[in-house]
Amino acid sequence: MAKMNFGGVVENVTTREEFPLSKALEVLKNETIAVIGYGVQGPGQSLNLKDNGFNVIVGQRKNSKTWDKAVADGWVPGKTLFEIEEACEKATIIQYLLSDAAQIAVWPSVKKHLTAGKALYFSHGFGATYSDRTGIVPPKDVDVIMIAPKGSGTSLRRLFLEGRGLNSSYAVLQDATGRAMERVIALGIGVGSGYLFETTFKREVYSDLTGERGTLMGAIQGIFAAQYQVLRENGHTPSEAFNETVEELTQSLMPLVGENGMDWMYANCSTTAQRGALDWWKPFRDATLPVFKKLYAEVAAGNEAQRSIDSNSKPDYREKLNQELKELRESEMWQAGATVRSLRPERNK
Ligand SMILES: NC(=O)c1ccc[n+]([C@@H]2O[C@H](COP(=O)([O-])OP(=O)(O)OC[C@H]3O[C@@H](n4cnc5c(N)ncnc54)[C@H](O)[C@@H]3O)[C@@H](O)[C@H]2O)c1
Ligand SMILES: CC(C)(O)[C@@H](O)C(=O)O
Ligand SMILES: [Mg+2]
Ligand SMILES: [Mg+2]
Repeated sequence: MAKMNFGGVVENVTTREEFPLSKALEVLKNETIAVIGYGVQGPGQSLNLKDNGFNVIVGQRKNSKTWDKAVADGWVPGKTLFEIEEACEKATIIQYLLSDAAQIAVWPSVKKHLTAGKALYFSHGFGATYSDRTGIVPPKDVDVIMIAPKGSGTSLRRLFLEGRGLNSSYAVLQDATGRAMERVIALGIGVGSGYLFETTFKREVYSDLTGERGTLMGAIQGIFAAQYQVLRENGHTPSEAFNETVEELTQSLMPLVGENGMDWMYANCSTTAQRGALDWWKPFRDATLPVFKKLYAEVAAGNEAQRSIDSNSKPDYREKLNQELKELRESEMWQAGATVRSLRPERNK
C-alpha cells in the first residue's frame, strides 16, 4: 500500500506496481469466484477476471436476456454458467452484482450459501450500509468486502481491453478469515482496476449516490437543459444550441480536462473565454451549492436509497425507466444531438 498526496491530504492507495497481477493470482489461486448477475458490472468484472486468469463462474437467472448474453460472451451452461443458487454453492467468493433492488429480493438464496470462511463481495456500499432498509446482514463468519469501480461496467471492460484501467475504491466491512484485505485487493486488481483507493462502505455509498445524482449524471443534464432552453428562447437554432451546450464539451473540452486539468483546458481557449469562465464559475457554484447540500442530506437520511428501492422493486420498473429514457432521447436537445453525432466525419467512414 502506498501513501499518496491528494491536493495536500495523504491517502492509502494500491497500484498494480506494488500489487501485480501475479500476486493477485497467487492470493486467489484456491478460490472459486462466482459473479452473480450479468447486467452492466457483471460482464465487465467477470470477463476481466477470466481474461486475467482467475477461476471464475457466472450465476444468472435462466430464461433471461442476460443469461443469453452470458452464453454469447462465451460462458458455458453447466461449466462456467449456472443458476444463481448453484453458483453461490460452488463459490468461495460471491460477487453480488445484481441490481441493488434485486439484491434485497434474492438475499435469502445467497445467504444460505454463505458458509464460514467464504467472502461476500459488493460493488456498492448500498446493501450493507442501509441494512435497516435492505435486510442484508451478512453472517459474522464470512468476509464482507467491496470493490466499487468508479465508472460504468462498460468502461471497465473497454479500458481493460485497451490495456488501461478504471479506478476503484475498496473497503473491508468484516474480516472473519484474517484474509479479507488481501482478498479484496487481489480482486480489485483482478477485475481490472487502474489503482485502488481506500474507503468505507458508508462513505462509498454516500459519495456514489451524490455523484451520480450530481455532476456525473443528474446535475449535468440539468445544466445542459437550462442553457439549451435559454439559447433556444433567444432564437438560436437547435444545432447551434446543441453544439454550444454539449458537443463541444464532450468532443473538444472535456478530453482536455481529463488529460491535464481544468486550468489547462482554460489555457487552451481564448483569453476572452478564459476571462468569462473565470468570472462565471463562482456564480454557478453558488447557485447550485444549496441543491448539492440538499442532495447530500437526502442521501445521508436514507431517502434516496428508499426511493430507489421502492421504484426499482416494482415488477414494471424496467418499462418505467425505459419510458423516462425515451422521453429524454426524444427531447429536442437530444434529437438535435443524434443528428449532430451522425454528422461526425468518423461516423461516415
Ligand atoms: N452499472 C454500473 O456500471 C455500476 C458501476 C459501479 C457499481 N455498480 C453497482 O454494481 C451492482 C450491480 O449493478 P448493475 O448496474 O450491473 O446491475 P443491473 O441493473 O445491470 O442488474 C444486474 C443483474 O440483476 C439481474 N436481476 C434484476 N432483478 C433480478 C431479480 N429479481 N432476480 C434475479 N436477478 C435479477 C439482471 O438480470 C441483471 O443480470 C450494484 O450494486 C450497482 O450499484 C454498478
Ligand atoms: C457508473 C456509476 C454512475 O458510477 C455507478 O455508480 C452506477 O450506479 O451505475
Ligand atoms: Mg452508483
Ligand atoms: Mg458510481
